Amino acid sequence: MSDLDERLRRLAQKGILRPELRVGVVSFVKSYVAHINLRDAGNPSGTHFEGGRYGKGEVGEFILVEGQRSILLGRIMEVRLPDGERQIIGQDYAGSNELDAIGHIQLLGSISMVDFHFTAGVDTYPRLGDRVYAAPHQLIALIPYLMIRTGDGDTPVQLELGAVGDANESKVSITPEKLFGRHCAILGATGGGKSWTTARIIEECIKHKGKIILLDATGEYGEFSGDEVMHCYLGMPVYKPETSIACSLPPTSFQESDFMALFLPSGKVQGPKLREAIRSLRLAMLCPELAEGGLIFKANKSKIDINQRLSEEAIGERVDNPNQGFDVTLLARQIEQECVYPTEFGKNSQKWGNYDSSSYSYCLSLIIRINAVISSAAYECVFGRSTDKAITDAISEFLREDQRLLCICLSGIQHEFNAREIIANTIGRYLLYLARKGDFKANPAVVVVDEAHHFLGRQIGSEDMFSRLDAFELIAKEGRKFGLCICLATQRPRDITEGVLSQMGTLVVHRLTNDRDREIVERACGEIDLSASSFLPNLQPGEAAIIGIDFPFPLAIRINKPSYRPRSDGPNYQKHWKAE
Ligand SMILES: Nc1ncnc2c1ncn2[C@@H]1O[C@H](COP(=O)(O)OP(=O)(O)OP(=O)(O)O)[C@@H](O)[C@H]1O
Repeated sequence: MSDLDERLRRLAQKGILRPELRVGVVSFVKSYVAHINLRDAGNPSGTHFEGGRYGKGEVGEFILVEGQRSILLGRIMEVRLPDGERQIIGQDYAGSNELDAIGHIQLLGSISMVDFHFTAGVDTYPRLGDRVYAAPHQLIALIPYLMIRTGDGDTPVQLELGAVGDANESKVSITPEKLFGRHCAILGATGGGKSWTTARIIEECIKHKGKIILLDATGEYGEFSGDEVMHCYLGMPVYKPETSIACSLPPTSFQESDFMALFLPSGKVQGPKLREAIRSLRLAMLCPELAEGGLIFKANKSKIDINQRLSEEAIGERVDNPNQGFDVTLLARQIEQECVYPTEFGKNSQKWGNYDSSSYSYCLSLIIRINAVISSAAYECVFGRSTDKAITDAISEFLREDQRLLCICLSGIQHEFNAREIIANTIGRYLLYLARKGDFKANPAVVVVDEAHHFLGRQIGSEDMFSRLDAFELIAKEGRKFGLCICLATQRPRDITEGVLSQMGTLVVHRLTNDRDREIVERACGEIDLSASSFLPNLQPGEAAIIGIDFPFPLAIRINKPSYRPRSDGPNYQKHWKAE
């Protein structure tokens, strides 16, 4: 018998409607709300029962209504006195069990009286006078399991994330299908506990032999260690684990749109010249006999041989293929060669004309930028003459081997020229390519993107020429059917497009204080959870509400501390600023 079945058996033995937890009776019923006359709301405090605290009439508390055919689960959303009796509570009020308090409850789902199977929605409505009890924490903790339990003895893989209350028996476990099946977002204001939660989730996945690829934007997750963990880094991180492998990103992983985002051509001349130069360099690579030193010289040269090779299907198609590689280090010099008149004016249309100095002067700023980008420290791991392992090879090796966590540290990549965003997007696109190829079908993986607001929904460039960094959005849209799911962690949900957030089946929401962030979360969750968002500003660090299509109600839990703590602590002023 699994641990969960054993907990359920013990709970069934005691019963879930406990006389000690009675809170009142139903006095009003409407389609999805009911009112209860609360027995103990006037008492000065709640009670402790079997290791857990119960408010017995407090906002946020889960309750059970003993219905006719099943037991209904609800949540107290409001507690108040009828207007005429408000005055009873004065400055010297010391509590009274005579108080006629009314609790408004939102009905969330039904629990079968036979096997405790939980279904979202109400099967039969309560009647006036039905008795109402506080729901035992042990029961609330088991709700995700009660929704999927088949009763055939099979123990599903469950990730133990945290607990509902303090009692040992209120541990909450969630299947990977529910958590990642339709992607997952970990949200919360800074200091809310996102990094710790991410670490806890990763730890649980490793325990159950899941495959996780973590894009670590800030180098927080270096503490993960062991045989199942592979660390690698790009750039020059300040801190890196000893075993971490230096990697490079081959420029062949870049597509034409990446080069547009990198070099930001502007105006009406630079974009076409850049495209033409890229085509020429591809041709030079495919047909080296047409090139000199890797360059295609055009000024006053014949077009015949070049046009002939381009008319060959195999060459023409590859020259226009955005994934076709070329020698990017020659790009600035090739642009110079593109600055020619299109024909030998008035004479021969089969030859290019002379150098066009005005085009060249329009392209000068582009050429300067290309040289600056290619020689910049930020792109050292891409364009530098490095012998480091290609990150694409590291990913493929990780997928082949038995390792469970690939942590790719991006913190060493500088921010200039949007390097971090463009490089992360290229890695995302490579993962999507592997997914479309079917590499994750029998080996489902989750890509965890920390500080996701840097990488999603970004658009780089000017109005005439821009490039969207959309690899992770595409994974969110189509990765699921290929076995690749995404788990985002961000403190700025408002910076992630609504389209992407609405793709997230499960949200793990920590304290959210910003109104706009909360609105975004409300919109992404659907109507049933609107009322729940009012609880979000009050969550403590390490507490999170799990909201989503597979969860009938936002389950607020205290996330367990991970064994490998992220390096996310703020400065210790007390230690370092103490006067001598
Ligand atoms: N599950 C938890 N149990 C106990 N304490 C926690 C838990 N999660 C977070 N904390 C506390 O909250 C602090 C901040 O957590 P964390 O670094 O995960 O926040 P964050 O949301 O990632 O912040 P930031 O966005 O600034 O990186 C931790 O240092 C820890 O003290």
